[in-house]
Amino acid sequence: MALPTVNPTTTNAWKKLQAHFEDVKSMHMKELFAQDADRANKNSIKWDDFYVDFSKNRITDETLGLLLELADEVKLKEAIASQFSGEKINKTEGRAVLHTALRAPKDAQFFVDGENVMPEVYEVQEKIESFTNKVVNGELKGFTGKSFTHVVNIGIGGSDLGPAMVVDALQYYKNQLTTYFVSNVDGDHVNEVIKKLDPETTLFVVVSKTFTTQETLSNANTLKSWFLQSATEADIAKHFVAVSTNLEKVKDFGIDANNIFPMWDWVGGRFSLWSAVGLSISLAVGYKNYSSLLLGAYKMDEHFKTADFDSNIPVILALISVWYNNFFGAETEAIIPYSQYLSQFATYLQQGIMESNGKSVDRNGNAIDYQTGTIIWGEPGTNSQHAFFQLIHQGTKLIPADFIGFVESLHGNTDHHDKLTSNFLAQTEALLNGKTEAEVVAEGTQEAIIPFKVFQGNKPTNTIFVKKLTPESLGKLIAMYEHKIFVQGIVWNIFSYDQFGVELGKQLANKILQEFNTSEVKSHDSSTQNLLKYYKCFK
Ligand SMILES: O=P(O)(O)OC[C@H]1O[C@H](O)[C@H](O)[C@@H](O)[C@@H]1O
Repeated sequence: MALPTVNPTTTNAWKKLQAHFEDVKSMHMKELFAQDADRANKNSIKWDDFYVDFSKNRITDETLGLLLELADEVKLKEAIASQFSGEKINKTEGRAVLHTALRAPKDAQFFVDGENVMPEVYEVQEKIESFTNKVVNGELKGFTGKSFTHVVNIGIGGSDLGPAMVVDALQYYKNQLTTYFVSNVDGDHVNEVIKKLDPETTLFVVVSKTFTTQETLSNANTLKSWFLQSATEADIAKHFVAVSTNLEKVKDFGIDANNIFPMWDWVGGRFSLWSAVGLSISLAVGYKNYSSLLLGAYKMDEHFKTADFDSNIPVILALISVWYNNFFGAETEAIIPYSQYLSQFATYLQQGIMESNGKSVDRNGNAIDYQTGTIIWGEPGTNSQHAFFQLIHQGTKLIPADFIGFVESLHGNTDHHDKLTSNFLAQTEALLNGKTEAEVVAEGTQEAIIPFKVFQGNKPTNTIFVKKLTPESLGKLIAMYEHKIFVQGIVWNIFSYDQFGVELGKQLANKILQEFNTSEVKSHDSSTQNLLKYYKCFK
């Protein structure tokens, strides 16, 4: 069964939500809390080591009921079944979407074109495991017989952001290997990394699903040339491995066939850290931790597949986000992890969410006249409190925010962790309640200053409180957002798994690159034409 193609704005639930919005739009959450002593209990989900409190949102029981009706009317249940069945729901690219197969147990079955992909998935996982073990325990050596000390992941987009974020997030679990990520075609990136490398002890992991990406091939070639200043062509086999679906292109690049970790077209780039794209993660934290990450994601998959929608974390978070995006007109969502380890989390989610749901044509091929993908941004607390929180508290824009925190710290210093957690809790409370004029007056504030010190409050937040940052809980957290993306794509009636919007700039860049080296400058708008000429003047 193909994905349903229901225009959400034509559903009964949508119309009811519009009318309901008019009734509740000016309501203050403070009143909702005052009216219902059980609000926080009712509007939270405790699952495994996750406690998700969504009570600090501008929703009533009726809002939630209508959002759940919307999920039914757009046939979310059927859509979930289609995705997990291996059907080619990425219709515009003719592909199945099965990143969930990559974290499923060995005896699970996922079919693509009638064939169970699990044996292949596990074959690659076993290859990752044995390769990781040999690198980490020093058995595998470089061209001068030394063990590896450094790993460089060369990739961009989905072949960089996921592994880079996870390696950073799981630093606490890292082994002796030092890991670097080179992504930008800006030569400064690769040059700065080269300064820190020793060719004798560095392993290069070239990651590119297509193996045609300009940035990755340029960086890989630069690193290969640098390596060959000290080594021979034959040594490349000892130092370069690749992750790709394009085996021919990898071989053309000069990487030994045994050093290729395959992936499949049914894994989208931004959902690929669970495939061999995660090789750098496995190398950095060891295979055991890497498989715990996968296990966490699998547990979230099971929750998503089986929990009723009213207690289904990704579904609830997705529907609340639709409420703000499509009814309140909120344009952005902030992701605020109270963990320095998650400092790249929002950056990672920017690709996942914005590349997936930044679409304006529906699944019938028609232009859309309602809002789709939200703008994602964020930085860890408490730093962000001292940077952009002013605007969230007192600005004119409505910015729903996810607050992500951990009950236990990894460092064990209670003084620091209590301070961090008190801020984590205080901020959502402040955003909820604000501060009234009466309260400002009661503080003895000088009269002329009073209006400036008032906080309206009524700013929505979700609190995602997780027991501890572990590979497994991180896997759950990432998978939670992956499923949220999917649910929202279904509601908005868009295809979440293609990304044609990134192609135009690439095509034009290739054209301009040719023009730098010829006297012929093809027709551009006058602005681009002038800028191009300006650059050429100094070349
Ligand atoms: O893995 P690659 O084929 O090199 O692709 C890397 C990235 O580039 C593309 O432009 C897409 O926008 C991303 O979705 C993808 O992750």
